[in-house]
Amino acid sequence: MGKLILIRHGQSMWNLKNVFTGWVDVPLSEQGIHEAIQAGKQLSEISFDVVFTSMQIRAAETAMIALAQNKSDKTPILLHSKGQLEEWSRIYDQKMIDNMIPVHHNWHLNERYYGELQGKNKEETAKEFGEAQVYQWRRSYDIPPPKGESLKDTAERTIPFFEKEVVPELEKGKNILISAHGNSLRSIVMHIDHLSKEEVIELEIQTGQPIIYDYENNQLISNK
Ligand SMILES: O=C(O)[C@@H](CO)OP(=O)(O)O
Repeated sequence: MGKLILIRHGQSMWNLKNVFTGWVDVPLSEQGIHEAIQAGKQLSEISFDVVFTSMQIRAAETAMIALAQNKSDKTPILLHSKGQLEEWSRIYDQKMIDNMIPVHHNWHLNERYYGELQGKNKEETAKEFGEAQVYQWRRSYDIPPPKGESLKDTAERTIPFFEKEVVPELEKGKNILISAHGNSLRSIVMHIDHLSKEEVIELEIQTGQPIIYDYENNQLISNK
């Protein structure tokens, strides 16, 4: 039986400043680094076989910091998945292959693209456009923020990626870690837990707190 662990990156510099981030590539804050260390300690007994992160530094940092706490002796190695970069990061040495945890980073797991809200303070935006409007942009399923992605648009890239790249690894009994973002993970949890458009509005994913599933009989079961 394999496990699937989802983790939203630790607090970022812009989470701290309460600014819409989306595809802006900001790093973790000091608190975010501590959250990643704590999460890694919580997960330290799980021997991961494959790790997926978005292309964004806050998710990659979280995965690598958490894995540094892991008790398995394996070394996480970040691999690219496209063109020349893939070629350059490919590993040929069998000893290294046996001892590594491949860490794949892929843009399909990136945070929802927040369009014109990126870089704006969340509280000031609510004052400018009204709380109800901003809440809809942030948490509704199919209302996109101006020139950005709705959760539905985000799901159109995260779910095919999840089904094609992650599920086959679970079927092989592997332990998988996905390090991603508040909204890219909301779309994945919605899919796994069969949440409705209405239920997903309430779904909040906290920074640096692992969500654990067991993969049994071709199903993902929440492990509370
Ligand atoms: O700014 C963002 O990219 C996200 C996650 O921090 O915002 P929200 O709080 O609306 O999910």
